[in-house]
Amino acid sequence: MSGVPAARATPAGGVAASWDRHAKGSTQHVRSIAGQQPITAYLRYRTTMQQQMAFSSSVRGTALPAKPRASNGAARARLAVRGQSQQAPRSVQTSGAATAEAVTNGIVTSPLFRLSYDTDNEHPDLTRSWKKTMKIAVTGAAGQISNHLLFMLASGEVFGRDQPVALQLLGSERSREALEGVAMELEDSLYPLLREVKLGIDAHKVFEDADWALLIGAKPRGPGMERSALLDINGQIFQEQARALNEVASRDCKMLVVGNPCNTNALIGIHNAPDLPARNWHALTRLDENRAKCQLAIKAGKFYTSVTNVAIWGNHSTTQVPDFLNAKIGGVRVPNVIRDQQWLKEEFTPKVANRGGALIKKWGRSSAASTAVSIADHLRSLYTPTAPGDCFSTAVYTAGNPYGLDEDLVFSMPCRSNGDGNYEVINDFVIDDWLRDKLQESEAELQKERDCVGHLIPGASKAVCAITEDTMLPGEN
Ligand SMILES: NC(=O)C1=CN([C@@H]2O[C@H](COP(=O)(O)OP(=O)(O)OC[C@H]3O[C@@H](n4cnc5c(N)ncnc54)[C@H](OP(=O)(O)O)[C@@H]3O)[C@@H](O)[C@H]2O)C=CC1
Ligand SMILES: O=C([O-])CC(=O)C(=O)O
Repeated sequence: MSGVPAARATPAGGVAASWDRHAKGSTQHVRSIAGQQPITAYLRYRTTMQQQMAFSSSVRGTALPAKPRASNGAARARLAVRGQSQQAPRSVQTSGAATAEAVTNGIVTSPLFRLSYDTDNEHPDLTRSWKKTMKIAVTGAAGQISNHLLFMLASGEVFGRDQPVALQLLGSERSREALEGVAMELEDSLYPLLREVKLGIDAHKVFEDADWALLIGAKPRGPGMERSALLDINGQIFQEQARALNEVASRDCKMLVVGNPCNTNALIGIHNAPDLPARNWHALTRLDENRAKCQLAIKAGKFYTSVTNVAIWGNHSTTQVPDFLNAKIGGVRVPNVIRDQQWLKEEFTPKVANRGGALIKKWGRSSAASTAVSIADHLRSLYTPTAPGDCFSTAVYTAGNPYGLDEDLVFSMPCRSNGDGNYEVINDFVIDDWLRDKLQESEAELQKERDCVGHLIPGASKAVCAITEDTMLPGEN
């Protein structure tokens, strides 16, 4: 691991300096409002939108039509912050970029939105206990999942009420307008902990100094598409983004891959970011864990909080293995509570593995709110000491794994954390013959996926794609 600190000091009086490098010719503070009165639990103030408008006008010639986006995440997360200490009025400094910074090799770089709160100087009582600002890069920021997640991140409910955050949002030509809309909603949500928002379409700019990269943006598979085609298309996205992270992110940046196929995308990331620790890469399987807990709780007639130690093993696909053998309900192993092996093996297991598909059939699109919640759960698990006898699931690099798995995969395993943002793989889970066979199936699937993306992994042999079965995503059965 390298020596660059995970979070850098936010200069007192705002964070303008860090953005001025990008917003050439547009660094004036266009408005500063102080002394507004708080109304009930909220701060009430007004701020300008002109910096956001500049975003689209600067690139109007190339912008594609905005994508529609969902909009129910903001309100829910906003409620969560009401209990927070927001009594002090604050100053707001905004600075908008009037023009696109550069067009290089056909890529328009547009860092343009900046919102910085001058609370450090004016309200030291509010900010004294705050930690250093955490820089969080999010891709697919104008998509469904992000629409829920960003507001949770800004509210403090994920990283804590003493953890200010800067959001660095990556969009594309497709999503320029939508991303501006996201930024407007963030601004309108009055989150004291949200210190800065940056929008851009160049990963090298957006990922700069990031402490976390939440890699959500990826193409979903469409009708008639071959699995190998999706691996290739999305694999290329993750190859490029990993290279950018390798160059500009914090040297201890942690990455969570959500975009599917997330395990193999994370593997591509690991191999294309050689200067970042491989163990810092995660692929999201927490949604599967939450789904498994829900089903076990329903079957046992218990509240979900009594369901613990639930591991998801393997790929975020229909070969995943929700582990009922080691799971507990009320501290008792599940097979001793739910005495129905047939249900556990033939109903519970496929139900969890196919939950995404069942939801798509009902809702017409893939899980978004519950995915955002599971991302929040994933992150919280890394910053909270894991209770003795419990675990959380995350797909991580298998080098040195205690279960004899292929050492060059991203495979979901039971983990624990001491709350410092890192994790260790728990090494004493019981593996019986049934579970071992299931693990091997998922391992074999991931090996085939790896073979398909050989061309995206430096030093690997040429891609040979032998995937024939259609088992990739829980949303696509
Ligand atoms: N691991 C898990 O548990 C789960 C994973 N997922 C996965 O998360 C990803 C995002 O889901 P969701 O937010 O619902 O999706 P959306 O379609 O709402 O948003 C996806 C975003 O990905 C970006 N993107 C990047 N490249 C492409 C491309 N080639 N084609 C289309 N979009 C692209 C787009 O943003 P822009 O134009 O700004 O680049 C788009 O807004 C998907 O891959 C989905 O399968 C979903 C649920 C659970
Ligand atoms: O299948 C999808 O596209 C969405 C997904 O990963 C899930 O819901 O688990």
